[in-house]
Amino acid sequence: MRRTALTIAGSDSSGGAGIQADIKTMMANGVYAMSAITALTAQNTTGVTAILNATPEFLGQELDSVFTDIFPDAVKIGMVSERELICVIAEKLKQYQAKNIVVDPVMVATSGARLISEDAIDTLKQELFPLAAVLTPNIPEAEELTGMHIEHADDMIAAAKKIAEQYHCAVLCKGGHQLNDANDLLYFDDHYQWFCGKRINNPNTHGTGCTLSSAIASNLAKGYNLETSVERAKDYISGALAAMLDLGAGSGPMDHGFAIINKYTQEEED
Ligand SMILES: Nc1ncnc2c1ncn2[C@@H]1O[C@H](COP(=O)(O)OP(=O)(O)O)[C@@H](O)[C@H]1O
Ligand SMILES: Cc1ncc(COP(=O)(O)O)c(N)n1
Repeated sequence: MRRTALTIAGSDSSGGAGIQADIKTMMANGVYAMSAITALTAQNTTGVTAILNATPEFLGQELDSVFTDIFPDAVKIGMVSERELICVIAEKLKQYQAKNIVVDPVMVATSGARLISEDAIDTLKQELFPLAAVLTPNIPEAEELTGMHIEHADDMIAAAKKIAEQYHCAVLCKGGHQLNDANDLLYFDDHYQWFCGKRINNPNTHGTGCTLSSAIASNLAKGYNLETSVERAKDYISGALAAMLDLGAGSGPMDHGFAIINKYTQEEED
């Protein structure tokens, strides 16, 4: 039977991050994708110009509609910028006993725009982190969550350990473009494991965080364990970056469809 995944995140009008990146990633990873939209953003590769949040009531209805019909095998949570929205998500995930929850603590877009209000960060920590199977902070997010300064690989281990112990969940601290090449650190069950990627010289990294967390959720939905899901997600994102799509004036999107070349796409490729 086809496995299913739900993304709870913001819409990116330019299609490279947020809900759009999540759905493309889930489809490319072979799972049926569903969405509950927390906010509309007017954005492109150069920045975010406007944000319109869903009301908590509407978000609750989106979640009810999904969970009472097609139960997701995994859930990915991305941009949620207000406390009331975070509370509704936590309430519904508990009510429906959602499983395989991946929380990407989205705070600032690659382009620099702030995507969560300051006062919502505490709610995120209190309400959503304890429900997560895995959290996927990048370095600035891990710094914000721990108050630590992360400069070296050892600091990534210490920060991930601190977050994991505090919220009783696994933590994937992403080295990404900021530090330690493309090497990500997974801290879980009192030990850690490095996932080393080959750094791809591509400036177009809009939506990398969204894409990685959705690929992890897709693989959890398919029944892989956490380590294998991270391994497969790294492999997918490396392929999407290596396809060297180059769109837009700023840091552009990746080629989420690189792996699904088929009879409908082949003819148009040249
Ligand atoms: N240039 C790159 N080459 C290969 N992998 C990369 C590159 N940049 C980011 N990644 C990988 O993409 C994933 C997302 O990381 P990151 O870009 O740090 O997320 P975010 O968008 O949250 O900042 C991680 O697995 C990271 O290692
Ligand atoms: C709606 C939305 N959600 C998340 C991001 C973060 O994107 P990135 O992965 O590039 O940091 C974004 N730019 N827009």
